[in-house]
Amino acid sequence: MADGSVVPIDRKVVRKFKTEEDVAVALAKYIADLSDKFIKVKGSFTVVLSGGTLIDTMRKLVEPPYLHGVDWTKWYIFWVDERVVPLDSPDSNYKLAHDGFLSKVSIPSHQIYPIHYKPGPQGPEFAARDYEERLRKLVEKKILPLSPVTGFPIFDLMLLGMGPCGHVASLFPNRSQQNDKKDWVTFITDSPKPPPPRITFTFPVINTASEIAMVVTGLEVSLATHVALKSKHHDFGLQGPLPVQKVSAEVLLTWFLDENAAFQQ
Ligand SMILES: O=C1O[C@H](COP(=O)(O)O)[C@@H](O)[C@H](O)[C@H]1O
Repeated sequence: MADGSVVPIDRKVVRKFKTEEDVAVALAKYIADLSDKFIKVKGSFTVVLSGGTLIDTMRKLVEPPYLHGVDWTKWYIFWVDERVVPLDSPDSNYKLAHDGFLSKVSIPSHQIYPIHYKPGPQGPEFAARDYEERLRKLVEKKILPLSPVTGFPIFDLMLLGMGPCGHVASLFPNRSQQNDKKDWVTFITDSPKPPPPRITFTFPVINTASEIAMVVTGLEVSLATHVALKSKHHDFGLQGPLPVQKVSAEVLLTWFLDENAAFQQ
């Protein structure tokens, strides 16, 4: 199946498309529809971005009809992870999103919440604590609600990518951050993917999101995709269980795959 048809499996749907371009078209409509829905229901739309290939796959959202059809003034933007680099570094997830998305739409700047890192003795732990405190203040201001079920903040939509090792955000196989059940935001100093120091949301926060899109394209992620979607018990040589296998959403997790990523399905 390569037409984006939906295969529902218990709060998870897998949408397969022929090409990456088809994924980009469907992703833009999915995001715009959720924006309309959440703004109608609660007056705002809180969106968490990743780095990597996601921002390019979001490219259709900054084209007609969405460019002028989406109510950008009601959007609030957050990051699921950030590399510990200056915000203007080519490695920065903020810069990636700024250049490819945020600079093209009219989201008020005070509604954009990058993860701040200032070089110096305080290090990534300080940046993680700082982001968590800023999120807690947004809970106090009622911009973010707290889940009565999990006690973690609820974001409307989280847009995730996945690396070939099955990592999501900066939660990697064989790293303890993927088991953190207490913090909202944590840090890693030995990420296997460079740069090594990073800040990241923890799984309890990711999994409290209402909607999650797992946007996965390209042949190099096909094995991890196969492990995540077909097998609970086998890791086929990857170091399992993979972080991506721990992702779930409160309402719905939607996988967007192109034919290459879905190759081993
Ligand atoms: O390092 C990262 O990798 C993941 C996956 O990136 P992709 O290029 O394979 O799509 C990304 O989601 C994360 O935000 C980023 O920091």
